[in-house]
Amino acid sequence: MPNDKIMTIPQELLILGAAVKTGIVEALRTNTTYTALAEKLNLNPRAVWVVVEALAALGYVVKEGETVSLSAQARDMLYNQESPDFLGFSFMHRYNLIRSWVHLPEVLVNGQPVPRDQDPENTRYFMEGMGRGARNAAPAIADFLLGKTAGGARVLDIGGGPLIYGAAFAAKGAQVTVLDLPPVVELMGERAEKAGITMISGDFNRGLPAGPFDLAFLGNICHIFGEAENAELFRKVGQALRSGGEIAVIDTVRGTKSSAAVFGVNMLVNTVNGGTWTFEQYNAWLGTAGFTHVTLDEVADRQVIRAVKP
Ligand SMILES: C[S@@+](CC[C@H](N)C(=O)[O-])C[C@H]1O[C@@H](n2cnc3c(N)ncnc32)[C@H](O)[C@@H]1O
Repeated sequence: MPNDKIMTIPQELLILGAAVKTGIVEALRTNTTYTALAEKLNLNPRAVWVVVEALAALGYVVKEGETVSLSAQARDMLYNQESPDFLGFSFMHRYNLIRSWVHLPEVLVNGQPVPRDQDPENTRYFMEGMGRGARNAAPAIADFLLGKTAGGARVLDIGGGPLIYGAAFAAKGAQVTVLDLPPVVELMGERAEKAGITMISGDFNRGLPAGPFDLAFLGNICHIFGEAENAELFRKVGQALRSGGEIAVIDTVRGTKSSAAVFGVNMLVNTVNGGTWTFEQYNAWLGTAGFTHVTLDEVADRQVIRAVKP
């Protein structure tokens, strides 16, 4: 519906995001000055002054004469994991999304995703962003999929790098194996070990751990690729499950809510052939892979498709 929201610019996110990207936020962890910041980071002095003044007005920076540094609230929000106000850098995933979305006109012409910004920090931002999104829903999803008696269930979490769902399964007594891409495993491996989760580095389009598993969990991965890849992934999942085992997919199902069509645009600008898929498409892939008893439920505001390997 047309409304005034389209007039809103997320100014705070854009200012803070740019300050993170250019190193200003990190440099402000210790006392510094506008001039020293511009010199150290090779930035334009006028631009640094304007942006740091805005950060101060927004409460991220404190000033004492010429000296500037991060405020106590900003330190808690960004760096202090013990603080109830801790957010980490999960907002940087949103910031990166905006940077791709503004290229939608070009994508409409060439049909290609926006080239990725190769900043190595982006893996961390993506994990933190995904983790934040999953935190509230994960325990309810784990309850729903594993019931009250998960003790020892062998769960394969495909693309489970942020470890939030994996940790919720493990908390119910499951033996969890997470498969994700090498940079993600490098970043999250130590945390997985501490949580008693086995983390395997690999590409789910090439192969899955042998199993057999009782449950294969596909959290928000089917929107990354196209129909052929998903059909093939479901076939591989079928091979990795024991007879009677379950596949569970969390994704936004096209045709059931308007947000699925809008999220399709996110996948258009960020992937080669990803998108949001209809329940009929999931049903077809599952059927071809030999699954039966396909269901669609809504749990903790997430759509969950489940099916059984006979
Ligand atoms: C959108 S995130 C979803 C994370 C988590 N499952 C959740 O639901 O919150 C997609 C995850 O899949 C991983 N991934 C993407 N392509 C992959 C591939 N080809 N093989 C293995 N993991 C992949 C990403 O690194 C990321 O951790």
